[in-house]
Amino acid sequence: MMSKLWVIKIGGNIIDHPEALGRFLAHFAVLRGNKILVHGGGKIATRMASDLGITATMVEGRRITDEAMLRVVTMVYAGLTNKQVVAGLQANGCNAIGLSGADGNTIKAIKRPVAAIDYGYVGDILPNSVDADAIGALIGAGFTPVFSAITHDGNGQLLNTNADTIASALAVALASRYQTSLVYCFEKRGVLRDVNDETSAIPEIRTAEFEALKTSGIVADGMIPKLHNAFEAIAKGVDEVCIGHADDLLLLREQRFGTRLIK
Ligand SMILES: Nc1ncnc2c1ncn2[C@@H]1O[C@H](COP(=O)(O)OP(=O)(O)O)[C@@H](O)[C@H]1O
Ligand SMILES: CC(=O)N[C@@H](CCC(=O)OP(=O)(O)O)C(=O)O
Repeated sequence: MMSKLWVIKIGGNIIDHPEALGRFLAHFAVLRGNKILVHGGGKIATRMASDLGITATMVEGRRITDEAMLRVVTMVYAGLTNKQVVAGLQANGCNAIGLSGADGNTIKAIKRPVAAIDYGYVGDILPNSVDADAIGALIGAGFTPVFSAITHDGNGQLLNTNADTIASALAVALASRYQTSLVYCFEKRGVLRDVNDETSAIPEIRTAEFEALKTSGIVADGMIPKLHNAFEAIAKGVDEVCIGHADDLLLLREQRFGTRLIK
């Protein structure tokens, strides 16, 4: 039997709140099974950029990343945020190791081609460019990889890559060797039928129901690309994707965590 792997992504609204983050890391540390944590930190990056006089621009949830912004996101995601998360996990007895996609050549991407919009140094992960052997070796040695939202192109160029997409690509690449669950943790109780009603989480969504949820407007904003990434992972072999509140992480053990997406 394959052993269990949790690929868990923590959202920007949790990363941004030290108390919420502390609670989450304590829960993450006690979750049994092999684990990978993925984080962004978009809100902190936007604030740091503003402090430096750099204006952030987002298009369809993706950050326009010019040279100056690339320096900021690299410092924030792969630097400050990644090391704070790793230290927080160490404090909870979890032997975390912080990585960008450049470290160990674990995730390669290509700079998004300039089309109607020039996203700048934003990277799209190529199929088969996640090194499952290298990541599996770290897990096998007892480390818990913690990935930031930074990748590279193999030619020395760092790239900014959406953290939800990184989590999805990692889960897909590792699904052939572990029984893999992809988990998106954020500040809401799941995919909500009414975004203002925390008791309205939809327990289960099938791939075929996604379009109708978009059309009806139940799923909007950042939830659209998140669900797109989620269903893509399922189409490519990941068993299940769960979406829910960071505080509820340990409910995964009883299958009572937020919303479950299945084929
Ligand atoms: N039906 C829905 N249920 C929950 N959240 C929704 C829904 N529709 C839209 N959203 C919005 O999507 C956001 C999550 O997307 P995003 O901010 O990209 O996630 P993350 O915090 O993981 O980076 C929520 O903060 C919420 O405002
Ligand atoms: C290309 C792109 O948009 N990258 C994201 C990476 C960070 C991220 O995904 O952070 P959250 O999970 O906190 O949103 C960004 O810079 O905002």
